[in-house]
Amino acid sequence: MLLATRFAGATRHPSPLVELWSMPGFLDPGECDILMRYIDANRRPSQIAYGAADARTSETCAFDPAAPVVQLLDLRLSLLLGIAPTLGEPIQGQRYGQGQEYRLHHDYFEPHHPDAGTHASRCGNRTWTAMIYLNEPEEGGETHFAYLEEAFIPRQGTILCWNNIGADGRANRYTLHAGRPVTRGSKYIVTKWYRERDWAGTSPAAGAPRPARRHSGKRRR
Ligand SMILES: O=C(O)CCC(=O)C(=O)O
Ligand SMILES: [Fe+2]
Repeated sequence: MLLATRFAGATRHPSPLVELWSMPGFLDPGECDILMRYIDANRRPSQIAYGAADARTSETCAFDPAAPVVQLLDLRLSLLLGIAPTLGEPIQGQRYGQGQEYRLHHDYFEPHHPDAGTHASRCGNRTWTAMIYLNEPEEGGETHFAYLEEAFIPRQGTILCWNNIGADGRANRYTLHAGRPVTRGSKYIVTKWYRERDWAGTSPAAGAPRPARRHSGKRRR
């Protein structure tokens, strides 16, 4: 049943290089406002898993996984993507102020990077990314996929989902993308990354360390 409704209402990008789906109106403006207020109350400078420290200059907010609005969002994302919530890293919010950006990067951990073991050994690599635009900057802030020659303009409530793993089961380098600099205004997004195995730990990109847990079918918070 989940599979029958997977990506219902979403549009697949025509490029065969990356499995990428988009859907306007995934969140309504009221829901976006609640999440933006939450981000504003909790944001701090972003960290990234590895790479140049200035690759991402936005601010990050780790959402409380126990908050009802966050749990509901988690379930809605799982239903859209057809992925069990247990595979997801905690939802994050980001705010880019004027001039801030996230330079070209992959969301997966590079297989040959010396840190790949640390980030991927327990929960596996990142598989899907789900990203929702909560507002519309006055200028800039597009999500640019270099190999797809596609730059998505932030539209409030629109979700983008892409598979970081290719049809061959390996990290797909064609997912290379950037959050272009916001040149006027600010940009708020929500990001969710899924793993190959149940999420059970910490991610530097996710901020707050989380205790390991055994798979029990129940979320321990
Ligand atoms: O801000 C964007 O448009 C892209 C964000 C992104 O790539 C990420 O959070 O991994
Ligand atoms: Fe990314």
